Amino acid sequence: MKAVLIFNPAAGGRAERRELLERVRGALASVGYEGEIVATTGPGSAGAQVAGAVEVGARVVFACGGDGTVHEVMQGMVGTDAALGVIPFGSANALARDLGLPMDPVAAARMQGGFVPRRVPVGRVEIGDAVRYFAVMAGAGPDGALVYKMIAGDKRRLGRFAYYVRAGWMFVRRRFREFDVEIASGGRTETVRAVAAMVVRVADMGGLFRGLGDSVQRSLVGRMEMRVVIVRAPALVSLPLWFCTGWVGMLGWNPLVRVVSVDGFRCVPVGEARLDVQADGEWIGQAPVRVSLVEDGVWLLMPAQ
Ligand SMILES: Nc1ncnc2c1ncn2[C@@H]1O[C@H](COP(=O)(O)OP(=O)(O)OP(=O)(O)O)[C@@H](O)[C@H]1O
Repeated sequence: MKAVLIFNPAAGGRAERRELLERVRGALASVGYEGEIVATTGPGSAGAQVAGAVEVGARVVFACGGDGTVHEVMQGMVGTDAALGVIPFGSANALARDLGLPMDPVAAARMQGGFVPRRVPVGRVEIGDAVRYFAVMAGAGPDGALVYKMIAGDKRRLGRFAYYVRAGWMFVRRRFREFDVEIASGGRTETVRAVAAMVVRVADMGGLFRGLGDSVQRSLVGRMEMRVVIVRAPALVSLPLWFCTGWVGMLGWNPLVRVVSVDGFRCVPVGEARLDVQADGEWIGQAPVRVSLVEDGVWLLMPAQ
């Protein structure tokens, strides 16, 4: 089957990555995918490159990177009948973990032989007229600000550790502003004031951030279900408490955190305050933002069971 392996040439370890990509291509060929390796040409280029490859006959697109690469690839795949495969080359790889893939890219490529395409819902974020889709997470507040402040060079050198350092630094330096979250659920609407609102679709974000999802800690990838974690003020108490109670699986016990099943929600800044938005760890703009779920999102290569 005709496939494309897309990767970010600006991501770390360039020479080794090329060599590893060739081995991944070999492993994919051994399980039936004849792949061409394609480098992204710049930030945000993957969506259009992928859409072009699908138009000329690629049936499967393997995103060879982390969640940010999956995110960019997915932008060109929603609504097409080509399938998205994930080969973990990033530092977090939350979606790859959720799919039960090993973190060794060659082993992950071999495992694709036992995977089948399933049409799964994806998240949708709208800022003004701009629409972005997400697979793993989206949020407004400190997560958006963290991603906005991340410096590419730090990320390349320090990987995940850079996020922890930035998050700690941001926490001591920043005054977190409150904003309104307008929740729509089962035909009812409600507005709550919050310092963070975040949707997580995987069971485990991995590393120190593993508790940021909801208390159920199960994967929603493949399910037409969306849960938003809403964190109330005061941020200096509620944000560390969110982190800690999430870590020990007791988010439900945290009085400053609410986890709500929603059809969709909107985050609206109060007054002139800046409110950053992220999707899959990519900064995508400033609120007001609307988040919802698209039922027929993408065909995703998933375990057959
Ligand atoms: N050719 C390119 N040149 C420069 N930047 C690029 C290129 N292709 C993609 N990018 C940008 O790189 C970022 C993704 O970086 P990277 O590949 O390190 O993330 P990732 O896939 O999420 O992996 P990790 O889990 O390590 O963060 C995106 O913001 C994207 O726009």
